[in-house]
Amino acid sequence: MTEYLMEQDIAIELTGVKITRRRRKTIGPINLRIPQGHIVALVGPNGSGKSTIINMILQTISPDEGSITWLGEASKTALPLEIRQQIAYVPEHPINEENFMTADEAARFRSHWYPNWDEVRFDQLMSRFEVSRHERLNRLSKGERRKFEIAAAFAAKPKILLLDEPSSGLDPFAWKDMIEQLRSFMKGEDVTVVLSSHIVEEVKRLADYIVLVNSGQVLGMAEKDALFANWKEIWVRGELEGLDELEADILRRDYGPAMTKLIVRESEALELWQHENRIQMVKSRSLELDEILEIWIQGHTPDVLSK
Ligand SMILES: Nc1ncnc2c1ncn2[C@@H]1O[C@H](COP(=O)(O)OP(=O)(O)OP(=O)(O)O)[C@@H](O)[C@H]1O
Repeated sequence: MTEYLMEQDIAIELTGVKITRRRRKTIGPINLRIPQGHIVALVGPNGSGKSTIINMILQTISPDEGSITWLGEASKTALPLEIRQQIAYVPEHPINEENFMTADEAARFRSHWYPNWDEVRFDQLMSRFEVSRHERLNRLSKGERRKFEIAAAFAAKPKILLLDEPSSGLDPFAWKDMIEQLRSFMKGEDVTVVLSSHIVEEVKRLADYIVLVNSGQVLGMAEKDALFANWKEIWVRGELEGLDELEADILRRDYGPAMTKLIVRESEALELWQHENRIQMVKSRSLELDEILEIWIQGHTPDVLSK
């Protein structure tokens, strides 16, 4: 069942956004409506276009075609300053311009830029993450630099938070802490988070919506719980009469000597088939996110996309 998002609930909208470069992959045309106040995870293979989408939202890469609307404001040219000041960004690779600043100096610099800068929050997070504030940023370890970027992004109190592979370089403890911090940060603020990630567990724990990006295209966005409920794997015993009538809902079938394993789309027809043919279901399980994404990339579109 399609979920229709209301116009006023859209934080960022990309319409027909496309970028074409010689000898590089074409990204788009992309149509995507990112709902306000939620965490939206961009997932997909390497080089599929996740970072490019984030950079186009930030306008560090300008699309050749299409338009972007942020918090209801559209601009044909540059990102309006008052909107840019509402966006915080944790890049995949740290920005070199700040390399020779200490964390404190970089924070002071950013505090001039962001009108809602929260110094107390910055202090608390830097202490919690145990990152030196007096060391030059290029002398910090990869994980420490990441922690600084996350602390500074949260301290900016943005309306839109863009996180490009936020856990890259974090140890498992820091990763867990980052997830907790992001969750508690979301509670008090009206913030929309767009993150790209390859970490299945991170997407599972954090995302409200999942956007699948593949080969420069957005294949769709689905509410996470609805996506997980869309397909399942079942093991059945019996004659399997009438199975062919369910063809459209069966993604895979593996016949074994005693049982058949099916990957099926949840549907009333499936329940009816089981009931009418007295099919004995031996076990069933939800699919893991990586299995769902694999099926989706193969062309089996979930019927729970958001529009
Ligand atoms: N500024 C740019 N202009 C045009 N194409 C670009 C630009 N930057 C990257 N690309 C191309 O876009 C494609 C997608 O790259 P991108 O970094 O967005 O992928 P990704 O999904 O974030 O990958 P990964 O998961 O490996 O980080 C690549 O083929 C790359 O060459």
